[in-house]
Amino acid sequence: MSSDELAISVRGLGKRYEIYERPKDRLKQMIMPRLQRLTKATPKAYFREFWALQDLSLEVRRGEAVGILGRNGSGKSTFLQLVCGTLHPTTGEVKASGRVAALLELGAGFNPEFTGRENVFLSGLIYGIAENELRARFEEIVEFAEIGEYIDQPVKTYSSGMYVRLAFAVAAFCDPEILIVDEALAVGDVYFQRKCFRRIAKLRERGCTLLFVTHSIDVLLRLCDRGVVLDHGRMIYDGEAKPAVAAYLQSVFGTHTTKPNEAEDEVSSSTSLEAEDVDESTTIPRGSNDTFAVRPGYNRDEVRVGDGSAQLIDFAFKGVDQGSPVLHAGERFALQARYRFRDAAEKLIFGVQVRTRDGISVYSANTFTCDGSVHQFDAKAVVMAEFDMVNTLLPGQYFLSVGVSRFDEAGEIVALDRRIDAIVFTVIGEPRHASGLADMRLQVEVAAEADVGEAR
Ligand SMILES: Nc1ncnc2c1ncn2[C@@H]1O[C@H](COP(=O)(O)OP(=O)(O)OP(=O)(O)O)[C@@H](O)[C@H]1O
Repeated sequence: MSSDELAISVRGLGKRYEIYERPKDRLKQMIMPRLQRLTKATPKAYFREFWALQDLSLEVRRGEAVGILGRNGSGKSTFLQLVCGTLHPTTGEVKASGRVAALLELGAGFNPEFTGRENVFLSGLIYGIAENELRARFEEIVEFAEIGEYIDQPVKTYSSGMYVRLAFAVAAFCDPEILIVDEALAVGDVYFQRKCFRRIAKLRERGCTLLFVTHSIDVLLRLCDRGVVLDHGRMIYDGEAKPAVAAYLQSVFGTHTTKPNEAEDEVSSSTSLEAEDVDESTTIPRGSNDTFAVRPGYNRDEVRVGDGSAQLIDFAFKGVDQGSPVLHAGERFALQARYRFRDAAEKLIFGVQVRTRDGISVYSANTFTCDGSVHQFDAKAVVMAEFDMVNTLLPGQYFLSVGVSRFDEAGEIVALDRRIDAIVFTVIGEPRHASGLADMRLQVEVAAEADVGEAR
């Protein structure tokens, strides 16, 4: 590739931090090397090295849209900051050719004491826009950001949404040749996000190069033709967007798979809430061990509540044999969950809930809301529930909560074991014909009414 075609070129890039366990170690590190030199003692380091990013090389062509994926702490922001020049590399080099506009994490960029107006001009000048050009674009920027009269207030008084709207508007209306966006857009509301995506699409039509960090697979597939996956500061994938998503999901969930026979164990008793035609090859292996936290799709950040008299010990999506749970929009699927009862219990209800990444409940139901039934099991029973559902979700990432509760004497619901947001799954589906959460299967008929014009 000729250098003219290249927007960004990165060679052997690395960023190392020195981590001090205690503040006094930092002080020792400043003083001791001198002392050690004087006394000819063997030098000693009082920190441990941490590589936030290591040995990264890649080239980005002009007009290309590259999405950066990776779990938390994998080095995504460090990489973007190195490309923008707000961080200095420990090793390697970055060459970016063209006007770079960057929308990094919230808080970076604007001076909080200055008004919105002052910050727009300041940022515009930093981006290299001529003063008269900036004045001409000012109204457009403010209108896009929907800031109104707040434009003359200090930005420290802005909500995070207002801040991001203005920062994006400045970056996008300064005709960047390279636009770098770090997760920031996730702060804005959905309406504004869509406006931003339309603006980004326009910039791309003009040949703007895009470097984009996101946790949203959906957004990545929509905006980017290429995906780079980072894991523990190293690049583990660079290529087409779809396989990049698979590599990312593998890096997030794939390390937790166990062989089915690892969970094999003598079963005290097993009662299936839905006993009919269970396909052994695609169901969770029999057993009474707690293997929940080693299943693909398990979310370590789950919240768990309950009185401990029963435990949710395993789960699987029936028939879904990928490393990480990927479900197809519009299709039926079944979640199997296994419970182990410490104590005998009655008036039991088994439930599931689906929530978005923002915590919005999309669906919540249980055996009682389904058909009014309650269950009863003996102490030491091992029970399997199969939740069969139609996936009417639109593509995206969702959290599943699963649990078992009971009605007490007063008719109140008491949680035995409720694992909130314990499972992460991805919904895929094409073509993308709608946006939002649920597929409401829109059908539209539009027809002209001949006499409307005459009646006016
Ligand atoms: N100034 C610093 N000193 C020490 N460690 C740092 C510093 N800045 C970042 N790190 C560490 O470097 C690693 C990579 O951080 P980075 O912010 O690039 O990750 P990320 O992939 O953007 O994460 P997230 O998705 O959570 O934003 C993390 O482990 C972070 O704690």
